[in-house]
Amino acid sequence: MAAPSLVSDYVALFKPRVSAMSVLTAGAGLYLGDLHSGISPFHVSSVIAMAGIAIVTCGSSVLNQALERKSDARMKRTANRPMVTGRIGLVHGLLLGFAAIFLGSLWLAVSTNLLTGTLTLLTATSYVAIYTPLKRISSVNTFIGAFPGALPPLIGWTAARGLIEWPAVALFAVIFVWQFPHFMAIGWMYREDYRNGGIRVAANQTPLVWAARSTVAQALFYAVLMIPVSLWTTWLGITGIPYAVVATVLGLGYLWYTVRFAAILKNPADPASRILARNLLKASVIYLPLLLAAMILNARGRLLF
Ligand code: HEM
Ligand SMILES: CC(C)=CCC/C(C)=C/CC/C(C)=C/COP(=O)(O)OP(=O)(O)O
Repeated sequence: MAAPSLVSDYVALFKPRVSAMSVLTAGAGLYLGDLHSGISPFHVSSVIAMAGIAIVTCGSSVLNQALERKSDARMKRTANRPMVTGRIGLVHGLLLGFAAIFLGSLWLAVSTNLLTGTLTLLTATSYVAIYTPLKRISSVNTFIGAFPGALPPLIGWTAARGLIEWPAVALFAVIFVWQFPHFMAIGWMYREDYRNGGIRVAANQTPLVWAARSTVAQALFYAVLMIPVSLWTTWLGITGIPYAVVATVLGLGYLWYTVRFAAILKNPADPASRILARNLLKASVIYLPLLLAAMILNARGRLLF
């Protein structure tokens, strides 16, 4: 039937898991920002801002897939995407993506504030126009992609407060740092796929030993950094001591999975190394919502319903 398949194709174009997690991080920024202002986060303006951020995030994913349909076709993980198979045409995708980014940013600029609309547009632009083409040029793309990846919580904060402040920078830093063990695991799992697609990642450099060392070094460096960075919000007075305790325990857990992942160095060619990477990926997507939940549950500020 045409209707359900169009719906499922749209869902695939929006990269629902990544987008949902990004919008969740924006929600955390909004919530903490509102509490910092001493107002209730449960307000219609929060819903308006979240909707705008979600629309632009989904639009960015569509344009990313429009630009990558040739490389996506060469990778098993992405070969069935709607713009690769032709179920969604290029013009259709481009119109959908541009419309979502433009209208979502405009919506935010008008109904939230100009800063939030502008930052969201810049985030989408850097993801689509800088990160996406860079994937075929240099493995530095991961570092560059971490900027749009980490901006949603800062955008959530500006939606609530109207300006960039240190807690917003701390939230940005949390997501920025979190992404490296997350992606080093993914890069390792799909390193052959990425090679076939012509995408440069630390894990598909040559020789393989060097690729493994570079991947593990980055994952470990950022997993260690994750612990102090996650405590920054407490140091700024946005979250309390119970949060700091939980964040430390969660951070040690994330580091534990990263250390286990480092065992790929023993025999990088062993197909079993993928399991260690898969476990680290799972740890990353469990760690982050738990950390954000702890922040929200132990946020400092007046909660007025
Ligand atoms: C440099 C930055 C990032 C890169 C290159 C990246 C890449 C990827 C890729 C390729 C996948 C698909 C893995 C698979 O299909 O098995 C994925 C999954 C995912 N990513 Fe990321 N990501 C990045 C940042 C982020 C950010 C900022 C978030 C949200 C805060 C996020 C959330 C997720 C989630 C929730 C999944 C789904 C995991 C699952 O299916 O178990 N990622 N990421
Ligand atoms: C507010 C706003 C516009 C936020 C944008 C947030 C966003 C979409 C972040 C994505 C982070 C990122 C670099 C993901 C990797 O995608 P990829 O393209 O490398 O993944 P793929 O290999 O599955 O295509």
